[in-house]
Amino acid sequence: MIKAGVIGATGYAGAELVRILMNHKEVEIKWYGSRSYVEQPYADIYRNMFEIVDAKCMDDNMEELAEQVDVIFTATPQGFLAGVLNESILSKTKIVDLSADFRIKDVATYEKWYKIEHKSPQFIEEAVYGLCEVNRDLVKKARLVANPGCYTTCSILTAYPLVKEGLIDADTLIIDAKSGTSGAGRGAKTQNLFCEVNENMKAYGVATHRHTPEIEEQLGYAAGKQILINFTPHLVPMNRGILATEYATLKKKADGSLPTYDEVKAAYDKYYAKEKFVRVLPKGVCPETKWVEGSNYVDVNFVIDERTGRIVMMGALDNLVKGAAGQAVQNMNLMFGFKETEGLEMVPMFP
Ligand SMILES: NC(=O)C1=CN([C@@H]2O[C@H](COP(=O)(O)OP(=O)(O)OC[C@H]3O[C@@H](n4cnc5c(N)ncnc54)[C@H](OP(=O)(O)O)[C@@H]3O)[C@@H](O)[C@H]2O)C=CC1
Ligand SMILES: CC(=O)N[C@@H](CCC(=O)OP(=O)(O)O)C(=O)O
Repeated sequence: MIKAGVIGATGYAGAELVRILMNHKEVEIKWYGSRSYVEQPYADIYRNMFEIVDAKCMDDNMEELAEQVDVIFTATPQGFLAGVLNESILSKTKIVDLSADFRIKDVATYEKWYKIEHKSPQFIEEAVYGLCEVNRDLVKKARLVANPGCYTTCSILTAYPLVKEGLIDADTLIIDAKSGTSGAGRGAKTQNLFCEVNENMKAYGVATHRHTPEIEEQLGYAAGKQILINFTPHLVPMNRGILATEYATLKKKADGSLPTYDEVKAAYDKYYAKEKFVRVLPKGVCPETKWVEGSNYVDVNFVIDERTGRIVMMGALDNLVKGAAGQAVQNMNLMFGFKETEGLEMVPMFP
């Protein structure tokens, strides 16, 4: 049994972590970190935890926490972990960071897109990008894992096999993604009020969203070269869920023909057939957020458009599970040598 601390346990991603870890056989939560609710019973903030969690919220003192636990999850805003991390903390405990602080390898790129100064660039190189299906072996050895976010996990996993196998021209990739409102966190923001979101749909961060360079970097590694993509997120009136629809030009074969369905399917199967949490759907079935809700699954599929020579790839996941807390636990399982699926075998809920 290991001990875990969750900093940001009062946020949406942190609360989902608590919920998942409650059912993990190898983990005991020792610290429910908060900024605004210190000394208040955790179950007063999240009443689903009434008579389940007796603990009170604690502060966000990483130095003290590092002395007491084997792993710290930081489900905190961008800049928090980078602002407090030091070698002393990392020598005592492992960290899974749900923010973007250590996801992007180039500091200048991080600072440009996030518009904040990076306070701990010395740890960027060491941090492992925790996309388990791609970086599993590196995660196993890591002290610091940068847990990918919801849009990026969905966008990258949906296109990864085709980029890696060179079946598409990665520079033609256009990602159109939709997110439920929990993706924006629990903090009060006018644009996320019920009347602003309900019965509404809107694009935001068009051509400027901070996930663009993260997707470019990771798919660039798969392509073996730098790539440029378009990424447009949308806010939709749902609690949870991400749906990414991705378009790219298929590379023609030597005889001028397009790759066939079977050839593209074989590429997906090559990377995902043995992956528990990535489900390649049967031909003609489009991923839906409802069929993955509450679970750590990502559903993916594709359709070849013979007329335009493009392929339409689709992916769906639950932003709080595979897009955040579930993937964070999957990473922790790898880091500690637990069964990778421990605590994560939740069946998607419906309706
Ligand atoms: N929501 C999602 O779907 C996903 C979120 N993420 C990432 O996870 C992280 C948390 O997101 P989310 O849960 O949505 O956000 P929330 O706004 O819901 O929660 C933020 C949490 O961080 C705490 N916090 C806020 N400011 C500070 C601070 N200055 N110092 C210490 N703690 C602070 C809050 O404490 P308190 O409430 O007590 O003030 C709260 O517990 C972010 O980095 C986000 O990008 C990643 C993937 C998906
Ligand atoms: C709906 C919504 O507002 N979503 C957030 C993404 C939250 C998130 O997951 O951020 P990270 O992946 O970087 O951790 C946004 O667009 O900023």
